[in-house]
Amino acid sequence: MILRWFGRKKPEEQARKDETTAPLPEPVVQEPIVQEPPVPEPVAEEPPPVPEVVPEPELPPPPAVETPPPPPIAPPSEPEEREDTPEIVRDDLPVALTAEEEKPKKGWFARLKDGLSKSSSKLTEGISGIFTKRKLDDEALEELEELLITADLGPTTAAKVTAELARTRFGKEVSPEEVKATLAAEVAKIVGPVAKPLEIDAALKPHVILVVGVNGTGKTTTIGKLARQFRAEGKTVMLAAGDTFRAAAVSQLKIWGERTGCPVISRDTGADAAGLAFDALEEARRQGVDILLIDTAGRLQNKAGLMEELRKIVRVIKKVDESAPHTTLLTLDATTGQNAHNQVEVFRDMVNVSGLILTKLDGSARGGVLVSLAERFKLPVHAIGIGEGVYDLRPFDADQFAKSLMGLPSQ
Ligand SMILES: Nc1nc2c(ncn2[C@@H]2O[C@H](COP(=O)(O)OP(=O)(O)OP(=O)(O)O)[C@@H](O)[C@H]2O)c(=O)[nH]1
Repeated sequence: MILRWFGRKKPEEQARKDETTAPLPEPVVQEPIVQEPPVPEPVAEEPPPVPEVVPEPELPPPPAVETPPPPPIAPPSEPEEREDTPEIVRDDLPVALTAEEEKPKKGWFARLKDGLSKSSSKLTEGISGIFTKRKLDDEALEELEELLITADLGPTTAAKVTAELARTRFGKEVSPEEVKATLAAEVAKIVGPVAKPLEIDAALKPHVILVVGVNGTGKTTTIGKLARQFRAEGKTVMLAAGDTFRAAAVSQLKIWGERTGCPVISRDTGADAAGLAFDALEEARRQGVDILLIDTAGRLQNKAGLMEELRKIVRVIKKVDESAPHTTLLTLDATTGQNAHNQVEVFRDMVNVSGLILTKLDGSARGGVLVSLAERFKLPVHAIGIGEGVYDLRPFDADQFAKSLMGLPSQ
């Protein structure tokens, strides 16, 4: 900053000197010809006082620049268009996890199965309706394919799964249990390759995770849940309230920060989100934090504006760390069904989405959408959310999911 300030001042001083020296030769030439002493004299006399006055008005600014305590580790780069005054709210890094929410009594698989019960009952009831005492013929296969499509598994997946069933059982009498087991195995095959846990690079300080997604899809809640998990693993975490558009989003993240014992970097509503992300990353670096989670706005109503904002965030944080963000998570609300496909397309155009988190699989009758997403986009599904609580997020397990979706027991 100081360098920049002085860098700016020097050309001005130089310019002044140039100005003062430039007019000198003219009066010297004019004097003898015109013979009017009063005219050239004031011009020739001006130069001496000017250099004395110049440094004085320019000196006061530097202390103003030096007053905020700039971190010494920071690289020389700076964010663009920093028109707003940064007002960082942060606490000291807490040592221990402060969330003391009661852990759910039921195991994860039981809760996943409960959560997916709306999706699975739609499928299992349909399967029982089609296959009770019936041979696997073309008509049955067609009905099954239709059922799978309406359960959001998508036409490609539905065709693939029914074809597999036909290959092994065509013309035979099949029980609903057999059909469910075959479908679960096929679904697990499709989603297996995308079930990849979120990996944190411990060498990065911090590993930067940018969380994007449409408003209400669960970005902030997911950040809170992830923060708890990381803290429980002994990692230090910082949160950045990048949805500067909505005051409620900022305060919600602050609450998650308190619950999980993570400092939150925020600014006033309407502040520049990219500037905030820049400050947060510099601060996280300075403190040697393991993970920085950046929340963002998700106003799809203004797609062009949102795209510009997200791209700017990415551009600006790259000025601090060329390799950041190291992970870009897209949260998708499972209750929106096929709409999730459009959201993947839109956000992939805006930022380099590296993985998905499916939220609200509890209570959704459209959990099958995860299968069609896996089939179509092949993007890693890092975790799934099955509730609003801090413990309601888990790495995505293909086999557990497939069985729960078909209402089958875990073994
Ligand atoms: N049932 C259920 N609710 C969830 C889940 N994840 C988030 N929610 C709820 O969904 C609502 C929206 O979640 P947020 O985290 O605020 O979503 P957001 O994307 O940050 O939305 P904005 O703050 O509007 O940008 C909240 O009421 C959450 O409690 C989930 O896995 N299951």
